[in-house]
Amino acid sequence: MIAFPTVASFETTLAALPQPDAGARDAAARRQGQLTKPPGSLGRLEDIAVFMAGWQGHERPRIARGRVVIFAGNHGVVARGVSAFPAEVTVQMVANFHAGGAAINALAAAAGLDLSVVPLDLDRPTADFTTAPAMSEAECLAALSAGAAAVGDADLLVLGEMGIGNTTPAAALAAASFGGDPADWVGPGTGVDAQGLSRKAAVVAEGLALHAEHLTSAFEILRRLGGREIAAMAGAVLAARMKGVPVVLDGFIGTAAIAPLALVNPGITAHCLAGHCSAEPGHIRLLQRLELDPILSLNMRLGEASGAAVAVQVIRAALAAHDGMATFAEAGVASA
Ligand SMILES: Cc1cc2ncn([C@H]3O[C@H](COP(=O)(O)O)[C@@H](O)[C@H]3O)c2cc1C
Ligand SMILES: O=C(O)c1cccnc1
Repeated sequence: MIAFPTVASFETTLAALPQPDAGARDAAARRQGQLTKPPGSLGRLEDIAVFMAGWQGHERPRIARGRVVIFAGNHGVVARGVSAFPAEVTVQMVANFHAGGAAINALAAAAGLDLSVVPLDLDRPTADFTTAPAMSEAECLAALSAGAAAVGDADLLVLGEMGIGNTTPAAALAAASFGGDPADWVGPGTGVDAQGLSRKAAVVAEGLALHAEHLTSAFEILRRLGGREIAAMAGAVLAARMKGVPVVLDGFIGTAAIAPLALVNPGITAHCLAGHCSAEPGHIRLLQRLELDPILSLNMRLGEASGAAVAVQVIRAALAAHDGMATFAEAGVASA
């Protein structure tokens, strides 16, 4: 099982990322060229099928064990009035996920995905990052390892989060990784008003100022400004890469989780698909910085892996065409 017992183990893993199976990828690309359609006519669906082939290591990739994992964490910075909702909603939503009543329950079922929920010390919020590092080294490593452990035997991993207040640490991670004005990275999240929005920008600026000297490594950025569910998503993305499991990222928070990793090794996004572009204004900016092209843009702004789960239906369509279509030779259709 992949785990991150030390900071060095995290950094070594991030520095030497495995690459896709070029043989399977090239075979899938050749197959696309032989199917009964003008070359390229299935557009992005063709790219998605070839991407999946490379990472799964099969000319005809499939989704037999697609899994949504939702990591949940609580944030000390909520005390600064950065969310429209109270912190207790995090644990209440975890109960709702278990009971089957959340949006992701319905959307995961519609996409044929299993769902698991990993609550991370919900009764111990991270420290308010405007006064101290959000997590100790040990706490951040434990969260990274919890993320890695959740990958299991999935053949497609869909990452989600639940954590009231977490659009604020996500904005801080984006600003620490890519620079720019905090005001460009914060957004309404669950629906804060204009005052709340300027409070969020000020809180992010305070956090960046407090930790400025230490924001020099992916681990320190995650540890000081992130949160447990955010570090867990980063650990899951890394572990999925080690196992050759393709990942579907969800919204602003899930994308922000890998921003510090991309700063150190931009190749981290190679096994990731951006499921959608959320309505949170910083998300499009993050996707552009990471050179990720979202599959969908549906004006969703929920999190929980909801947009990523909808995108899995497009990925399934891509694989169905790739696997099910006849070649020109099989169908007796004249090729160009
Ligand atoms: C009922 C409810 C369900 C949610 N599911 C995801 N989020 C989303 O909203 C939170 C982030 O927004 P902010 O930073 O403004 O708190 C995260 O929990 C995210 O997953 C939810 C929020 C609520 C209220
Ligand atoms: O983009 C997201 O995932 C998002 C946006 C707002 C609130 N929660 C999540």
